[in-house]
Amino acid sequence: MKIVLASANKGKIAEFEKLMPHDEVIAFSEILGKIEIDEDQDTFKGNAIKKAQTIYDELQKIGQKDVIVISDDSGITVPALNNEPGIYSARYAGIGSTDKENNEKLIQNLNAKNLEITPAFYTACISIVYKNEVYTVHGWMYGNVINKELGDGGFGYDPMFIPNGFDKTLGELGYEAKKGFSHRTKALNLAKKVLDVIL
Ligand SMILES: O=P(O)(O)OP(=O)(O)OP(=O)(O)OC[C@H]1O[C@@H](n2cnc3c(O)ncnc32)[C@H](O)[C@@H]1O
Ligand SMILES: [Mg+2]
Repeated sequence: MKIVLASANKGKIAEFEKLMPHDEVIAFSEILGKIEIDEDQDTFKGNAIKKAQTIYDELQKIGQKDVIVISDDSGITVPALNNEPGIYSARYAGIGSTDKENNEKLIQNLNAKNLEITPAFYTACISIVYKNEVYTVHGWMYGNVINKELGDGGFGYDPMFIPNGFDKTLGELGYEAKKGFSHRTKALNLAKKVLDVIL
């Protein structure tokens, strides 16, 4: 089954490819080139739907009618920092900032509150658009963030995140461990159930 991913994040795309080994997963940019989508909604769900619907509509315009589009809007929430960065995770250090810059900003804000370690969780909302119908599912991963980066596995905030039940960051644990229990894995398992019903 051919699935178009409405994401430009290389880390996410790599995870989706590993989580869906039996499907043909293509990043939208391979078909449509560069498209900037303004993620101006106030929830993960709103932004996930906007991304999937935008790419679906663009594919309809070029005659690719029978496609499944999947998007992922995700981020990390730190209750001790008033739930920052949350839906602003990708632009925590400003629009266009790199993972490194976002991590530095999170470290600064943890240090400003003398927090070496504090609870945090990741959210992923996956939206599916197929035959002009929209579906959404969510997954979460709970743990703690620390005020430094350890390991270079994963992407984004992974070097700062210690999942519950472990004493190492996702950066140190690597993808094989993360795959077992991540917010994206959980959301995608639900998304697969939706696909089983609608296809
Ligand atoms: O919108 P797309 O094109 O999918 O790519 P993006 O990187 O902008 O994605 P989001 O808008 O969903 O923002 C998600 C942010 O949260 C971070 N993030 C999400 N899932 C993560 C994960 O599994 N591990 C580490 N960081 C993650 C990621 O690095 C981004 O900074
Ligand atoms: Mg984004």
